[in-house]
Amino acid sequence: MKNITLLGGTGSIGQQTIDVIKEHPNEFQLYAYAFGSNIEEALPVLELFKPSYIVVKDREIMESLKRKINYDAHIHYGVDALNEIVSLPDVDIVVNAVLGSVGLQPTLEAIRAKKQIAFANKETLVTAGHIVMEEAQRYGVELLPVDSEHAAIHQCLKGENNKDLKRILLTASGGSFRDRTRDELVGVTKQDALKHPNWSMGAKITIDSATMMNKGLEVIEAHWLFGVDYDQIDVILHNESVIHSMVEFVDRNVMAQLGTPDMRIPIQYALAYPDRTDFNLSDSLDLAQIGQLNFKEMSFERFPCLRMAYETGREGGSLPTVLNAANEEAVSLFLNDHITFLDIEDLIERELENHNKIEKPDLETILELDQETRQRVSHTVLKR
Ligand SMILES: NC(=O)C1=CN([C@@H]2O[C@H](COP(=O)(O)OP(=O)(O)OC[C@H]3O[C@@H](n4cnc5c(N)ncnc54)[C@H](OP(=O)(O)O)[C@@H]3O)[C@@H](O)[C@H]2O)C=CC1
Ligand SMILES: CC(=O)[C@@H](O)[C@H](O)COP(=O)(O)O
Ligand SMILES: [Mn+2]
Repeated sequence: MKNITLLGGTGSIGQQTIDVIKEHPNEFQLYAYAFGSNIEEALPVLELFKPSYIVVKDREIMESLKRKINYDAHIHYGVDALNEIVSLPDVDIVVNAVLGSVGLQPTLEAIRAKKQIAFANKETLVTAGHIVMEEAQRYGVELLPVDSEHAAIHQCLKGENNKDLKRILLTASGGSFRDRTRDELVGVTKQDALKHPNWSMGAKITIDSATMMNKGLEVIEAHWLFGVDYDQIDVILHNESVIHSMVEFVDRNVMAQLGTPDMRIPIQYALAYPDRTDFNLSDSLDLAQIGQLNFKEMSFERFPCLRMAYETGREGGSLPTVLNAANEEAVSLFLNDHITFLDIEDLIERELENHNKIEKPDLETILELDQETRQRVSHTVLKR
């Protein structure tokens, strides 16, 4: 029986993690549970599993939850409390499914406590990859990818020698607007942007997928997780999201990992690792029914967010922190109807252009820069 701390329990990945835990009551137990503010979503889970520790975003939510909960639990709020529940002695696995760079400090704490980490929270690696990977190496902890592409690569690389890897091929669905030209993006609505062709996900990542920033973040995530140069990471458009990613070796053998687009599969892979366990939540992949798989070359002109991510990843230093923070803020402004879809990329580009790179930012610098960038982006928009 493995005790799990779940960060981001009320979100898309969080809820699907709960599905996997429910399906394997003799293997996994929910020990600690963190979420932001969605008490309605959290309550049935809390009543069912009665986790001993609960963490929420702020004091107000904590007080409100305390009035509604019907069993004894330690209930706290804020980042310090997240740091505590990832490092409790009885915890075996930490699932980091929180949204955004708020996941950075708990990731570092989970590493220092040498926990098994099922890692979905890509913004953390984008904003501070050098710090996270340095700590992971120091403590001998592997981040087990939940992101479908990285879970695919992780499986393709199993038992292989890293020196034999030629390149990684990340697949991209193209997102909600994949059949539109750039001119046709003028005036697109939030409702349309939120219609991902293949995956049901949280709002922020669905918008990232439509701008192609999601793939940009994933390029940087792959760079850090697998220790590969940016020149060794390619992105290819693949309509069906059935091939989750591929790797090519120096001898031109290519390995691909396939599966139905169901995030519970990579979540369970990371929870059960290094074992595998039965999965009965969805049907087997039926290639005959799918019929054909389609591929197309990626275009940096059509998707400038991907170009910006490669550029900032290559330049490194503090630029990825700015890229991530500007993107998080811009997407939030778009989701709250303050800006248009195309404003997202303009705001990010502007922040990157105006930033004076800091070579190897420490944690404190990153946390400050993250806040400053968010404030500048929202100020730029809200004052106009
Ligand atoms: N959804 C997917 O299929 C995939 C997601 N990912 C990555 O996984 C991560 C989560 O994505 P997703 O599940 O879609 O996101 P959601 O928006 O659906 O969920 C985010 C979760 O984080 C919680 N949260 C937000 N802020 C805080 C905070 N300050 N303190 C504690 N909890 C907080 C939210 O709580 P609440 O809602 O209660 O406020 C919610 O539980 C992202 O990094 C994303 O890129 C990667 C691959 C696929
Ligand atoms: C499910 C998952 O891992 C997402 O990151 C997904 O990859 C989004 O799809 P695209 O970014 O390819 O549109
Ligand atoms: Mn992904």
